[in-house]
Amino acid sequence: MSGDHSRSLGKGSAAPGPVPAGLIRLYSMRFCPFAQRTRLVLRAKGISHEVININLKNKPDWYFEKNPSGLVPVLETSKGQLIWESPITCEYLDEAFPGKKLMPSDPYERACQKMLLEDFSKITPLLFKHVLAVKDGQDTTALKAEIAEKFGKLEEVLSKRNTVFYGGDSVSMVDYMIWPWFERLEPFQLKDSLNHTPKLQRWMEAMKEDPAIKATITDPQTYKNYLQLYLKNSPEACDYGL
Ligand SMILES: N[C@@H](CCC(=O)N[C@@H](CSCC(=O)c1ccc([N+](=O)[O-])cc1)C(=O)NCC(=O)O)C(=O)O
Repeated sequence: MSGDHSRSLGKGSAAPGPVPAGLIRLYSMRFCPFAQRTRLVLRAKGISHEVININLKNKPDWYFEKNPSGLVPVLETSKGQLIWESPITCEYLDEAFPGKKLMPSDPYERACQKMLLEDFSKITPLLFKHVLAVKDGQDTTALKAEIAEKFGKLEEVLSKRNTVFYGGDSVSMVDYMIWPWFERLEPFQLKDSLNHTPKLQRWMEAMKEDPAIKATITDPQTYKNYLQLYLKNSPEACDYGL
């Protein structure tokens, strides 16, 4: 019950016991872009962990004791400490575990990563809005233009830095924080929003070579099928394909 691809726990399931010493536990959902951030950092840093997937359309009552908002991702330590909100889980992992630091050590560079993430957090609701608009058969022309304009700003960041990645010439935290939505552009029917952003396209190609990305990537058709079920509130959505 504790792999990235394990069946989700739903209402009526027994609450898992304490986290074994030497491991950290992630409460996740296989297709969640926010939880993917945490999974990317766990992989990139080679942290020993277990994953418990939660059925977000039929949540177990005990899950609200892990996170009162009922959202994934949540980290649980062997001391029973609970950490939620995806950027906070990722920063916690980067600080608490040895190995490659994903956040830069320079305070200004750290601030830049956080500012970019703050800007990006205004884009994700637009992407979800687009999914819902397509589902409802609405005209998405204006929304698509708004999204393309925001991607244009992200393109400018890469142009100004003149680097392949957002923090320099190797992958760092902010790349992992924004990646899950780019991975989903095809199933979100937004692939053409990158038509005028060659540097973002190059960034995507470079990201696909990263081992943590390779380990967590979902093919577009699987994601599309999941999304159809999720948008119908199907309790089968989170276990699609298992
Ligand atoms: N700030 C938080 C946000 C976390 C969050 O919202 N998680 C979703 C899971 S992701 C839901 C999902 O995969 C999805 C996919 C597509 C669309 N859409 O296209 O419209 C919408 C959602 C959730 O648990 N949700 C559980 C709940 O809402 O009860 C953080 O940074 O940790």
